[in-house]
Amino acid sequence: MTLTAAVVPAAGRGERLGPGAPKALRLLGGVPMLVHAVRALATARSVDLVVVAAPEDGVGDVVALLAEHNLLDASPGVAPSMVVSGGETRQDSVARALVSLPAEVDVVLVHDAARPLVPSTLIDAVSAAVRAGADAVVPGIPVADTIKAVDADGGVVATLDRGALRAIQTPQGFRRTVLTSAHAASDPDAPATDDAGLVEALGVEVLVVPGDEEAFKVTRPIDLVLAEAVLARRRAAGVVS
Ligand SMILES: Nc1ccn([C@@H]2O[C@H](COP(=O)(O)OP(=O)(O)OP(=O)(O)O)[C@@H](O)[C@H]2O)c(=O)n1
Ligand SMILES: C[C@](O)(CO)[C@H](O)COP(=O)(O)O
Repeated sequence: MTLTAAVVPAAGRGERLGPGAPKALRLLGGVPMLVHAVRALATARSVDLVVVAAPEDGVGDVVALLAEHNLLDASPGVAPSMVVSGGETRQDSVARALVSLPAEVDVVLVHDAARPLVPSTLIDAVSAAVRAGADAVVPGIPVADTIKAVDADGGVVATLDRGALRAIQTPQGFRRTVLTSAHAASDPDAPATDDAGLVEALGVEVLVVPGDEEAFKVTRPIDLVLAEAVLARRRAAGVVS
């Protein structure tokens, strides 16, 4: 038997969002962002298990939260969840979740709790691309703005060809052995901002598949305003979230 696990790094503070609870626990439509993200993963057809990396002092609270929302134990159409303690960096949080995975897991998705509105179609598309043979798969969307490289003084060094650029989202999908090797080879003092970056450092090819605008990351206060609007539109359309 082979399984697909979704790892959810959720141990960040959310400094850029401003003061308050850890970002994953802040409310979106009255429900913590983490609950939205875990529900999307746990109800996706391709996911068999969800592992959340919670804030170190909040593991018990996250277990209780997932139980309250019927996301801890397996039920029809809902994969079970586990909670582990996260670390100092996102990379560390993912690494801690990886070591807790059961032996049967051969495909791993890594998905930010901070991307609560990820559509299930995107989750299943990334899983399918790994199952089809890719070692590493990331969703990406075209860049809307003109992108310039600047020097330390703010002077423009170059205007980049945005046609060749993609803004990379999660879930990112990997063959388990590839992701584990990439984390083992990584430098903890120079953490990567995404898991694919670690895989690229190994020289392994990473495939980009079309992302989804609704999989955006809640990073700054304006993102929360947008997330509330998207969620309200979904609820008005009768889409449960
Ligand atoms: N030590 C950390 C840091 C981040 N994350 C998670 O990684 C995801 C993406 O990180 P980001 O959006 O940058 O979250 P924060 O680190 O919380 O944000 P900030 O940099 O604004 O503090 C989030 O789901 C966050 O909870 C984590 O699990 N462990
Ligand atoms: C993993 C990620 O969401 C892909 O875009 C992103 O790199 C996380 O970066 P952050 O600086 O931790 O928000």
